[in-house]
Amino acid sequence: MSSVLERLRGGLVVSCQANPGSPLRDPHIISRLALAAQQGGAAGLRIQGFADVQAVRAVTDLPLIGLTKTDRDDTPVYITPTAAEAAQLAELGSEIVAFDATLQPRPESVQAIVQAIHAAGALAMADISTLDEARAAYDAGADIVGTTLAGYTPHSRALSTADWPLMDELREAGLPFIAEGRLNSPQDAAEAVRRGAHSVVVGSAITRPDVITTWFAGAVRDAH
Ligand SMILES: CC(=O)N[C@H](C=O)[C@@H](O)[C@H](O)[C@H](O)COP(=O)(O)O
Repeated sequence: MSSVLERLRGGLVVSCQANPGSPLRDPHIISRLALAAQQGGAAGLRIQGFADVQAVRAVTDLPLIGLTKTDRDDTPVYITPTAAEAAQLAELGSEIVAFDATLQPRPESVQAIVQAIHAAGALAMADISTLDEARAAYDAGADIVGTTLAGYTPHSRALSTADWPLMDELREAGLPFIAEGRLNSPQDAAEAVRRGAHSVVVGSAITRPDVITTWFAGAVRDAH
């Protein structure tokens, strides 16, 4: 396994993202969130968009997983849908580029995106939603898969928790994976490691105060 993946092994990757409309949607703010995550012990960072990758790259040497989110009319695939975006993320300093490797209608093949990432000197993290997609991504040359899109495709399990069964399937199949998606507590993150995750990505529970507030506000409301 590559040295960057070795650096992440057994560690926590913090996803620092703010959607359009969020008051945190500013590359400078994202870079401060990233530094706070670093101070707290993050082994790596997952960052969305060229401007945010640039801003975070300027302040830290931690390994970066870069991605874009691009809504297109012609495909449900939105995480780094093209080789050109993937290559640019690598050129801006992402050691790892994450992209959608789900089996859905897509503008460019998984293989083409993996090749572009490798040609730009980065590693390819295939965001998948099922075991079959993980197998296909490894066949296409991906360096690691992430459970990122489990629950976000029509054909994957719709769960309100992390997709523990998918993690079990990946472990039993001997396929290394990064656990990501709805890991909303330290206990969830630890459980992912126990289920065999190479490393663990947490986003909302650490860096989305708007989302976290809805959890608390709902609990307070329901307690009446
Ligand atoms: C499905 C999708 O678009 N996931 C995105 C991928 O980068 C992010 O919006 C998530 O925050 C990230 O995967 C971390 O997950 P969580 O925020 O649940 O810890």
